[in-house]
Amino acid sequence: MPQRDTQTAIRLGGVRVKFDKTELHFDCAIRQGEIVAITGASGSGKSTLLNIVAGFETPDAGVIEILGENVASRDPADRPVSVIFQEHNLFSHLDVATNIALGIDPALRLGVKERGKVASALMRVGLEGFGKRLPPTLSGGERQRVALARALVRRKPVLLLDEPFAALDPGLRSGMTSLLLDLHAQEGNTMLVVTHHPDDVRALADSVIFLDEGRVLLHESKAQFLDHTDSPVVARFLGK
Ligand SMILES: Nc1ncnc2c1ncn2[C@@H]1O[C@H](COP(=O)(O)OP(=O)(O)OP(=O)(O)O)[C@@H](O)[C@H]1O
Repeated sequence: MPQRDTQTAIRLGGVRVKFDKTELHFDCAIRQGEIVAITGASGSGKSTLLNIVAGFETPDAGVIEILGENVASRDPADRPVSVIFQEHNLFSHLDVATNIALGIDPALRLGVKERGKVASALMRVGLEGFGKRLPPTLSGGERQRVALARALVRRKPVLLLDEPFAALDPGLRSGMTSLLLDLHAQEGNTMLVVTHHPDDVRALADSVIFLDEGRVLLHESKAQFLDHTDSPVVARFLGK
């Protein structure tokens, strides 16, 4: 029997997605516990890669393994991942506590223990006392913190974030970055962060997957990536 690779959190092997006008190919292996920035120009395939891991996009070919298990036939809800998008993460007619509780049980059968988990998640993201508020009454940064709290109570080993800071102003971006780094230090989970901002790469990432025209052009440490001089497309991205 082949050995199970305990160091690899996510492996995409020969993954191919064909759209009308373009075809994307992904091959990569992401180590457990890393924060990986998925970056590249607009249209390079960042969101598609994330959606394949999350299960929102079904590839035409290839293997998708999460923690050593082939998840290709699993629905998004059954994969060991949580997802945070740029916006629209919350149900606006449900209060903050209920939005978070949906991460524990979609049927909202909540006992004392579950309510305690919601309260503790709110505290961890700095939103103690916000449980009864409705999402439309919150700032963009507060809404993202609620989305993060819901991801926390799900306790999945992989957290996928698609442009999580895009709707936030610079002050809120840096607050959210610190929060993510704190939570990562506590949880040690694997995080994939889609971003087209070099500053997010600098602030957050351990390693970088740089996509170009639907393929993985580079997968290397942050230090190597930021030092890159021999690739015009990377130099352009970094503003060099
Ligand atoms: N559902 C779809 N149908 C057809 N083409 C698609 C679909 N989804 C993505 N594409 C195409 O696949 C390519 C990659 O798109 P994707 O959204 O993954 O890029 P991206 O790097 O996330 O871009 P951006 O930074 O602009 O969000 C683009 O050419 C896009 O037009």
